[in-house]
Amino acid sequence: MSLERDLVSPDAEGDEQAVESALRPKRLGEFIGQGRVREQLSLVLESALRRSRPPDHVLMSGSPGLGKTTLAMIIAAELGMPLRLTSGPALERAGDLAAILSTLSEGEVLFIDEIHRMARPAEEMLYLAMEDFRVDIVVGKGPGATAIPLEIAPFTLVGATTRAGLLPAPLRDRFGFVAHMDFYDVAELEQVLRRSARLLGLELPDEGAHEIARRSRGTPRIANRLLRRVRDFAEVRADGVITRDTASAALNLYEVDAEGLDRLDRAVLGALLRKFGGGPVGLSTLAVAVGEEPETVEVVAEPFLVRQGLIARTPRGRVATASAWTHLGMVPPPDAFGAAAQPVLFEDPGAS
Ligand SMILES: Nc1ncnc2c1ncn2[C@@H]1O[C@H](COP(=O)(O)OP(=O)(O)OP(=O)(O)O)[C@@H](O)[C@H]1O
Repeated sequence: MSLERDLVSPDAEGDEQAVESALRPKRLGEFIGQGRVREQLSLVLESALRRSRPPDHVLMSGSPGLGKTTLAMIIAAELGMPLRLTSGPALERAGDLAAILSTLSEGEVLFIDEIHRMARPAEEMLYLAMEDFRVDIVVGKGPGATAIPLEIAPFTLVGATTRAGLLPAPLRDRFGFVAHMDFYDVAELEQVLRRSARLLGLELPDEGAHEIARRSRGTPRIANRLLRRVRDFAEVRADGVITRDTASAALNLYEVDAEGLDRLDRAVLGALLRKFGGGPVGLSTLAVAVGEEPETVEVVAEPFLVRQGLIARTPRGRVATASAWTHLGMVPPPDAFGAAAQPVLFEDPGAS
């Protein structure tokens, strides 16, 4: 993986996880942005607390790095309950899940990250656990196999997914509350950056915060990461103050462009324009053209490019918009997607 990809990849790896946990907001009141989700969630939690019952199960969907794990931790903290963390890929067999469920204490919050990647038998066990707080332990094999029901303590499941569309309907329907996390706007990311700078003991003037925020792909994890790289640059190449010019020079060095597009984003756009004339082209063909897995293109690059209005998903495949051509310094063809939305000048027949 290239340095540039690491820098703007929405996934956290290695040492970064330690820094991240230091920067995580701990309570709902500290959580920045996602106003609607915060308000809905605070109602769900408050009413559960009043009834002294565990709240409904919560599903959070959204791109990586938008704060799903942080919110799961906040839910447990607001309820004053312990949190157990696991992930879909770790639940390969039903037994893996049964081992966790059977040791939950009453009211505990169970967080399953990447819940769409859970194996089928574990998923089926989860249906019953979510609905009836019970699991069936199957003993024996073939016609003689028997299911022994095992009561489990009432708990709250918090599931997170980057691909809500992949969740089977029976699982999705068992969540009482679904939170859709959206990309953050620049003002919200500035707040995230100011908070992180305070916690890291950095001086961050507003102009520097703005420059980093607008290049952070709408993602707090990336904002925090860019802040640390800009800090390095400011300390080594400047006088330590993160001015707009320092931030901009640092981010140019790391090949994060003015709109926050990184090397993968530009590779996807470049392939779409140069190899496929702007599309439409299927996801897997596009992924092969940039040498990435289709899932990486779909989960990491595409949501942001769609949000920026640079590509569109159509039933026939991915299509570049007129803005994509302009972004890469090329002239959009007259029939480019979205070009019709631009004002078109007609000769006025009644003129003269
Ligand atoms: N609303 C927020 N306010 C302040 N900081 C935030 C917020 N959301 C996320 N962050 C910061 O971004 C980092 C990444 O958040 P988090 O790990 O919760 O994302 P995630 O959506 O769970 O990502 P993944 O799906 O990759 O696990 C956190 O360390 C936290 O510091």
